[in-house]
Amino acid sequence: MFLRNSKAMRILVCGGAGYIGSHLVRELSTQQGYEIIVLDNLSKGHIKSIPNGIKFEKADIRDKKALERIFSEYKPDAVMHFCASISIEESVADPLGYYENNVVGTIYLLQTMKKHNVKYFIFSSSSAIFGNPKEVPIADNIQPDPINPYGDTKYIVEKILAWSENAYGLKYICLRYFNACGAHESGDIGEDHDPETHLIPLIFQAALGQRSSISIFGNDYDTKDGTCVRDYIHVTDLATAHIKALEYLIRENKSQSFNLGSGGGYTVNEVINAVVDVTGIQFSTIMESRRPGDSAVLIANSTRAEQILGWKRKYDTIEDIVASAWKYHKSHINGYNDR
Ligand SMILES: O=c1ccn([C@@H]2O[C@H](COP(=O)(O)OP(=O)(O)O[C@H]3O[C@H](CO)[C@H](O)[C@H](O)[C@H]3O)[C@@H](O)[C@H]2O)c(=O)[nH]1
Repeated sequence: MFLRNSKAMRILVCGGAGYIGSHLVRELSTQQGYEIIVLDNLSKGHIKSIPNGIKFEKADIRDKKALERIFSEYKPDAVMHFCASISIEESVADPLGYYENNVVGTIYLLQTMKKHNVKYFIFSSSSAIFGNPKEVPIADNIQPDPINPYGDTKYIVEKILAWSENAYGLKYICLRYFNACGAHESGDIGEDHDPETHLIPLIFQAALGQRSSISIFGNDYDTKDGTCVRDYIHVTDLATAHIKALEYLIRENKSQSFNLGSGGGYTVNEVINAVVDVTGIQFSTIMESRRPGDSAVLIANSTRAEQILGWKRKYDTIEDIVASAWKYHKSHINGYNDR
């Protein structure tokens, strides 16, 4: 709990109506000492994911005038920045759009923070900055080497943050998410992208008969069954990491970057099997060629986040994660259109 001059800390959550942002908003709204303002352009986010009583501003971070107005009105103490275009495949097809939204938009946000003397920034970075790492699990200090424009946009912002600390005294934490998944324990907020490109929601669509099958993108990788390995980390665990990161930043005033995962990996086939086990539903799979821009294996070493932030995961197995996601999907067959 943080009180400044007996007032709650004001946190501007950019992208707070998106998948990960909305889970952060839900967790933060249960804590005392914070006032939350959500900024989202609703291009991908869902207004229905925002709890009642939370201030909401529909705005785009590329709109400098809107940023100026919002910072003047709310005078935030810290910014959490979840806004981004997030599809690796789309980023390969449209790099300019990705650099504009993810890099230029973030520069405008940082410029507005600087003008209004807002010092604390928590950034949604990604395992995609590591490309094809030489060794896994990936420690925080491994040199980034992205292999697609999406990952590159995240790495560029990490470098901009380091130079901004040097020049302006910005204090930041980069949280490199591995594969976010799962849903809030209540089952009333969850993962709903349009179009959906993420593995677990797509498998549920196959299980629910909304698509005829699930495609497996490549079985010729150097992994135990030839399909890609990812580190699946529950979205609520990611949310709590943000709160720990903010507490740390204010307490220690020290910029840091952390990899956030579970320390273990699952192949695409293993995730599909977990969905079959949890739902009890059989469905078809189709073997396809590799998807452009995919890394073979991405697994985090999150030890520093645990030790330095005091971060603890609640969800450890793919079955528990899939079960929490299933609770949302089976009650929201059409995602947020169902409520
Ligand atoms: O229909 C599908 C969809 C995905 N996959 C495979 O499943 C794995 C996971 O794919 P996702 O699209 O769910 O996730 P990514 O690992 O590609 O991307 C995730 O992690 C990235 C970092 O690596 C970014 O942060 C991104 O936003 C986030 O979704 C990949 O091996 C992918 O090839 C399939 O086989 N079939």
